[in-house]
Amino acid sequence: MKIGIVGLGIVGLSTGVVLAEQGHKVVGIDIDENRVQGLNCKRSPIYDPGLQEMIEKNFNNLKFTTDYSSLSDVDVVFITVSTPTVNGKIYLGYVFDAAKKMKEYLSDSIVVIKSTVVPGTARKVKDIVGENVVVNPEFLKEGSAILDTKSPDRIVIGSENEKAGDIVEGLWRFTGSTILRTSLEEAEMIKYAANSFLAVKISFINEIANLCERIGCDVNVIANAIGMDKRISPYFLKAGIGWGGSCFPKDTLAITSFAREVGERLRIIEAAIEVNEERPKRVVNLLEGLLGSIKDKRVCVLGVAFKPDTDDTRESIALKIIDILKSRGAIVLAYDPKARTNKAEMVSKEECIRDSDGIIIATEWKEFYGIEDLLKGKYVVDGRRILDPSKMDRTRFRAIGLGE
Ligand SMILES: NC(=O)c1ccc[n+]([C@@H]2O[C@H](COP(=O)([O-])OP(=O)(O)OC[C@H]3O[C@@H](n4cnc5c(N)ncnc54)[C@H](O)[C@@H]3O)[C@@H](O)[C@H]2O)c1
Ligand SMILES: O=c1ccn([C@@H]2O[C@H](COP(=O)(O)OP(=O)(O)O[C@H]3O[C@H](CO)[C@@H](O)[C@H](O)[C@H]3O)[C@@H](O)[C@H]2O)c(=O)[nH]1
Repeated sequence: MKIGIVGLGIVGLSTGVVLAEQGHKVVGIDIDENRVQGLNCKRSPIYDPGLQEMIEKNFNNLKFTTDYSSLSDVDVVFITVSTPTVNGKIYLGYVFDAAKKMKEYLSDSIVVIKSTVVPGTARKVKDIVGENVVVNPEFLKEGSAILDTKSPDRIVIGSENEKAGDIVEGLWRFTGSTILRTSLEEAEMIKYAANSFLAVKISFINEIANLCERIGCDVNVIANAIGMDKRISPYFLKAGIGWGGSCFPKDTLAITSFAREVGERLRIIEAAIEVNEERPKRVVNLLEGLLGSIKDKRVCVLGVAFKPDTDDTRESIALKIIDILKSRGAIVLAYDPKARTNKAEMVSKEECIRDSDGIIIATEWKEFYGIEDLLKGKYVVDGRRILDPSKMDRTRFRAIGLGE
């Protein structure tokens, strides 16, 4: 089949390269000329494991352009543009813009909304492009985008036009994953319910971690035990500095404000957001508990990406920690194997540790495991619970959810 992808972020690229590997001819469109130029030189604009290799391997089936007229003979076009939250509400301008721009080139093509959109959006897209609209939300995680695209836990296809839904189902059958057919609104809602539930789960364990710090318990012991109950499951129960990234923060805000607009409050999700907003301050307070005032002290932040195996810093809690450290007068150094920020002086891992009084581990990159020896003599806050407390000087060490 001939496939169009509009919006070449991690979602568009992962969808594109995986379908190209299945033998489809894929044309990717973005409004960002630099991105398109780089991709035409086989350069991935994003770091995620295996993405660069997939672009190179399937290049014969891939074409990248800024020109919407390349969609004139596609069978299926995926909308994978950004859907940011602006002033607490979803901004759908990119989705509608893409729909309007593609409209004149589509013949009988199916338009698949893969971007995360609030319920009712597909119906508005239908008003622009016609009846053949399908909602196929994406559940990939950054850091394992290609693997997740090839083998998702489930696939959701929301459609009113059964034939269009069948064609999209056919595209994903190779994954062997369970395919669920739903209405347009249910497909839109499933995505928000999934992300919100995961965010709530993390905020829940983070609050338990707060209590553990007061009463001398280790939250990891608690999480391990409750996670053995199949009804709870061990996943997304890792206490830490809070949830960041390009999805949980914006999607929880989008769905809570959408709910208010239609006359409902999602109080549990609102509470999870509130708990999450307190996390970075708590982490800095732990460091001040060790160092006293951090004014004019040098602090090293290890990890600025919102999670390991990505160079993405969108809504990274590490950056919020850096802002708070600076607002309290600290001089901030940072190191990350892949991600960059101009909020702090980026230095090598060794310099970052050597030249600082206090250290905060903000991202659980593999290379930060087992560095206890390197941290000797420093004041350390482990925001990700990757260090072995028994190897640390307990007068100079604090960790999330680890009671003294
Ligand atoms: N990042 C994730 O892990 C993830 C996972 C699942 C779902 N999602 C959802 O998928 C969507 C895309 O996310 P992303 O992180 O890949 O986005 P992104 O912001 O990284 O990339 C989107 C791309 O779309 C381009 N774009 C914007 N308007 C355009 C237009 N009118 N025409 C063509 N290109 C346009 C931008 O230039 C950009 O390159 C969002 O709705 C997001 O919520 C993201
Ligand atoms: O036990 C955990 C798990 C995650 N996190 C944090 O939660 C955030 C999000 O992590 P993760 O979900 O692994 O990454 P994302 O790439 O943001 O993926 C989420 O957001 C995507 C975009 O919607 C969805 O497609 C995915 O299913 C959903 O997991 C990160 O800051 C993590 O550090 C924790 O603190 N504790």
